[in-house]
Amino acid sequence: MYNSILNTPVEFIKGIGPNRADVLKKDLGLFTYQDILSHYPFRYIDRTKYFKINEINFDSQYIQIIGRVISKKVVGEKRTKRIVAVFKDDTGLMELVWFQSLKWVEDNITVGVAYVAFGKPSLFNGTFSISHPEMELYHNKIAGRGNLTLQPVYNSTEKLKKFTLDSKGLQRIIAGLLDQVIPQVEENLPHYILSKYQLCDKKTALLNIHFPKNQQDLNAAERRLKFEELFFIQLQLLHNKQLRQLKFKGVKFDKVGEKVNRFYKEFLPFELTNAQKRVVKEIRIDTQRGVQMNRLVQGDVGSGKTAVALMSMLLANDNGYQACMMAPTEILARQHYASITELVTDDLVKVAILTGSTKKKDRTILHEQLESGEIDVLIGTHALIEDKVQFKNLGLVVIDEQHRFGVEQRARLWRKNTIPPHILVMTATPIPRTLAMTLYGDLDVSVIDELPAGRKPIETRHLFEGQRLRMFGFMKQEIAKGRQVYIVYPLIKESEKLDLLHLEAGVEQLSYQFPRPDYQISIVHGQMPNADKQFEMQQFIDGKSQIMVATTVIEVGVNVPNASVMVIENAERFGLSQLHQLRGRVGRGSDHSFCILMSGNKLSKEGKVRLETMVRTNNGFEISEIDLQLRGPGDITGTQQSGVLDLKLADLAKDQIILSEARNTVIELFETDPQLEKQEHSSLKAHLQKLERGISFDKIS
Ligand SMILES: Nc1ncnc2c1ncn2[C@@H]1O[C@H](COP(=O)(O)OP(=O)(O)OP(=O)(O)O)[C@@H](O)[C@H]1O
Repeated sequence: MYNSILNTPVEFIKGIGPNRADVLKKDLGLFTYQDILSHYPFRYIDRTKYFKINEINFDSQYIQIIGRVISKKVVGEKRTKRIVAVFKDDTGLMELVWFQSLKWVEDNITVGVAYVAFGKPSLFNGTFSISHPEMELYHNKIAGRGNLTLQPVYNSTEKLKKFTLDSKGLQRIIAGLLDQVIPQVEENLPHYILSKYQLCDKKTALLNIHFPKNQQDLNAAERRLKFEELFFIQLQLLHNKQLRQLKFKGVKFDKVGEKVNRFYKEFLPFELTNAQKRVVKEIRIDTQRGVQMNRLVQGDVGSGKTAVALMSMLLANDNGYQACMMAPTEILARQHYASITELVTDDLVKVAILTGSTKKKDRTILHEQLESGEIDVLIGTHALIEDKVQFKNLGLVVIDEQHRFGVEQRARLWRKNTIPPHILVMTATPIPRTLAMTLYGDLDVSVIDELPAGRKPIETRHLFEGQRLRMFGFMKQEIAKGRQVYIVYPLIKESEKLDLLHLEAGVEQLSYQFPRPDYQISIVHGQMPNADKQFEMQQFIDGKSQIMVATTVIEVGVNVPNASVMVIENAERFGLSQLHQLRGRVGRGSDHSFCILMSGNKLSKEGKVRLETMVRTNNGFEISEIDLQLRGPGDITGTQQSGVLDLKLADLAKDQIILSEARNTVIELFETDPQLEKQEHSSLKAHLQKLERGISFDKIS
């Protein structure tokens, strides 16, 4: 991306010495000039604002005060030896204290002279004081010689180590480095892009992100560098997509045959929604082109993704190919298997399931049937990607919640056929648009933005502990109508024991409120043996129990259309998308359904927003955006492991517009100059070539 000077190792910085170079490398992860220059400040102190001494309080951060030193004396001995100066303005007195550099203070700080003192005040013996303030002659400041306006503050190393680098130390290093290298920094974005989006040039941006003269310059620098950051991510993603399309032919699904047609006419128990039809059509077009499909299907809970996946798999079968569907957990795989085998029969398509708990004997038979092509559709977990699992001719892979699968695992799937199979990725709940563009930017996206007709919106209420009896009363009413109820408890690893206690206490209270034989309660939690779990779930699915008490989303990942009430205990402890996913377990039939969020009285501000959002809307797309605003991308399930999100400056919650601009720019770029042959794109081309040399294709695919 840059010229070689920026790749110079940090030990070559003037005056840095081996110890400080070590701190930079080991503690801050900064190895080259480039790393240091993109170690951006995390905030700025406004050095244009002045405080009065009587305005100082316990919350005061770094501030500056104009005053006069009215006395100065050395106090204490040995290690406590220090110079204390009394500093005065027209509102009061405070102290300035130095434990080090005493000689410098003796020589340079003069009683009777006016200074600007800068630092963080603390209260000591009833007086506010600043230790080691930065001092500047008031006269100089006014004359404009000390022209700091917004002072950068950097993440720095801990104070305890022998060799440390504080923010000021870094500030000095960066200032020196900028002086040295700025003339040699090359622009890395084409000029027409800079002028189209009115972005400042690279040199100005680097200078102003570290040492802005005013807020306006800082904003411009930030905008330019955020754009650049997002632009290069998009460049790489869309380049990968382009490469893949050039490099890999896709198997061709030319025809819609008997299986799809029969399924549509004889088996499908409902009319597809327009959104489902549109997505099936998009998949059909994609798989006809002879290019490998890589498509993400985003749909809200209950929007009918299974039917879309199944039709795509039948399309593969119609063209002589097998298909497989991979789920992140055994329970989800079983659920998919159950819902698919409910929709089709063996004479239309042979469906099998393979998970970690498939017995060895069954496994051997399965392997043979897969290799002979007897099995059309295989559903399973990670067990599917084992090398022993060989297909006769795999044409389509559907990945449910792909972000839980590593890139390497995806690549292993690819190798199961000479021509890589088409890939359809499905998310369990929608993910925010900016996140989708960044995480899945190399995929095409389909959206199922419509729920099947006749669905009544789920009514959501938030109740406090004191309203529990009301909740029980409501449950009784619904059960009397023949409906079933879920009650979900949080189960968070750190407090697993306590959570289980809560669950047990809850069950005890429930058994008292809902006694046998009138009521049956099923209980499912993660620490039960698998067979017990299956049994309890089956009881609920068969309608033999009216209440299902469970711990996590996955454990209730069942489709029981007769369940119409979802009670979520300690709802404030769940994330928004998890709450939404849980709520999606009801409202799957035509009954009016309810979600009751139970919480304690004390709610954090964020917890309150989450619950209010749930009450206000059923729209998963809207909820995912709010989730992103609240938690940031790093905390959204599954994104943690993605290096793509190590953004230095851009914020996917706030910088939607810049991201769209960057993405559109790259799309246009590849449309007008697919091979990046134009002179103005030569540095971009070089950048991509450098990346390609460093990363094998399997890793980025
Ligand atoms: N077009 C449709 N008309 C009526 N019912 C439908 C339609 N499509 C799907 N369904 C039904 O809606 C329910 C939800 O479908 P499905 O399980 O595929 O949802 P999903 O998108 O996978 O959601 P989730 O992630 O919540 O499981 C199922 O009972 C399914 O039979």
